[in-house]
Amino acid sequence: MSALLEVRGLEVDFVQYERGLRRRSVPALTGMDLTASPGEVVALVGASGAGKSLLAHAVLGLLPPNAVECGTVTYDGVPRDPAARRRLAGRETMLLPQSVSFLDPVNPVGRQVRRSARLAGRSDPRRAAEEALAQRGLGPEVLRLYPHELSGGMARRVMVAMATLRAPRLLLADEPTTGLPPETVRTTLAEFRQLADDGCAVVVVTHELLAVLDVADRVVICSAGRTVDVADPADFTGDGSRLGHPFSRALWQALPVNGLHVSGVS
Ligand SMILES: Nc1ncnc2c1ncn2[C@@H]1O[C@H](COP(=O)(O)OP(=O)(O)OP(=O)(O)O)[C@@H](O)[C@H]1O
Ligand code: NI
Repeated sequence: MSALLEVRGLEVDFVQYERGLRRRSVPALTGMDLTASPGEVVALVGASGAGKSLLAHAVLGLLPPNAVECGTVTYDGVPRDPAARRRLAGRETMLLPQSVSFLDPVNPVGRQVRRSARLAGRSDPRRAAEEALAQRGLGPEVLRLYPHELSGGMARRVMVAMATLRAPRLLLADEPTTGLPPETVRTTLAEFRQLADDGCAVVVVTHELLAVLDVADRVVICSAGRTVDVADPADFTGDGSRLGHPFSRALWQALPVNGLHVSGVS
């Protein structure tokens, strides 16, 4: 199947002003490639600060105004500039953000989940909201709480519920399982697998390399602002010698199950 999303050589610089209004450009992404097709779960992994969240925001046209990008982002066969990507965001394409601060602090959870249900076209948003939370082990009392009254894991589950009320064509889930217990990590990832099986293109940014291998079709590895490798999940095995790039091997060997050899992974 042809790719729904194709990112080629994406570079992002941030323009910053120093004292005396001297302008300088700070490179953040220096060459990111990412492809996702309908029916696929693509895992995007790399060390902290590698540029995973920036890539996800860039794809949806959500970078701050001082960001300058070059490279190409093709969606549905058409190259799209950031403004065109922004117009698709929340409609055909969706971001499940990394930070739980994306929840509106002054509105109770219920109002926010019901709003997502309405946008998703659910005929009974109240019921859809209750069901979406119940599916993630959250009772109806959670609907009355404000975001600051939730634990990190509860907030994460509320955000997953909101993002999956409607099946987008492209979902970028940025660290969707942070703070969740292992069983919930597995069920959440299985939910993304199901979305993909139903025809969505899913990109999951994660540090849970081991868990995501069970659901991913491909693993894109990035380091210091660039894509360095694209691996088959089956290649993450044994001593990692089937992995083509030293950074991919280091990432694999750094897992606790592999004895935590942390050299090369910062
Ligand atoms: N608005 C911004 N202005 C300047 N630099 C930024 C901005 N946002 C991100 N960066 C820089 O871009 C780099 C990549 O950040 P990003 O958040 O994409 O990393 P990440 O791979 O998602 O890390 P993590 O796994 O910790 O979430 C970092 O060096 C960060 O400091
Ligand atoms: Ni991030």
